[in-house]
Amino acid sequence: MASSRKSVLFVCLGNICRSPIAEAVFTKMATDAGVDNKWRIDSAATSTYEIGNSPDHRGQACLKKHGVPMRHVARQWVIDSGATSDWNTGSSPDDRGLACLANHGIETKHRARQVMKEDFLNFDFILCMDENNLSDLKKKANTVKNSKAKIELLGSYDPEKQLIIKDPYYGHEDDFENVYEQCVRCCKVFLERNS
Ligand SMILES: N#Cc1ccccc1-c1cc(NCCCN2CCCCC2)c2ccccc2n1
Repeated sequence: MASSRKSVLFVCLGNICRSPIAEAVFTKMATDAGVDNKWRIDSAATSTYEIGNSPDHRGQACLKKHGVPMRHVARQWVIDSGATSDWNTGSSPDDRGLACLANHGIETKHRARQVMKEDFLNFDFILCMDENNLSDLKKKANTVKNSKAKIELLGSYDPEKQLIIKDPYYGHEDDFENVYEQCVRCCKVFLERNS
């Protein structure tokens, strides 16, 4: 079924720090603008470092401080699901199921996943954080025929021209705050240009 929605995949190295923040910030902006139903929004990693893990707690704390919801599950319970086959190991839940749950107001948990070849066919935009992400993505895109995704640095939308969104993994609270502020500036311009 052809989707009239636009689609954006935010990408970083591990999909637990920068790209879940960008995904959450853009989702809130699209929701506040009343256009969230016009977008498919997701995030992924270039590496396998953190597949299946929840977003970094420092990023979760940063978003909570700014009142930005994030797709993660409460820590009190360990609730999980699995498959009898390995067909879709590492993939996200099916888009149609996610849409059904969203229609019923049921939030889904974000868990880190790696960028797949299908992503280059399914997403209009793949926005990443630094030069390593960009070169990794372009290498992978070259192995895919008919890749439609526009692969760009999220920072290329920054009115303050901070092109690179640095990896805060070994950083502290203020590094996550800087990632957040950069994502807000860039996602605002990206949404304006694609609304
Ligand atoms: N690599 C690097 C690196 C370089 C500079 C600054 C940050 C990082 C860095 C390191 C991480 N995990 C530690 C190393 C992981 N192991 C590396 C060798 C293979 C087995 C896995 C991260 C995990 C999640 C998100 C971002 C991360 N970023």
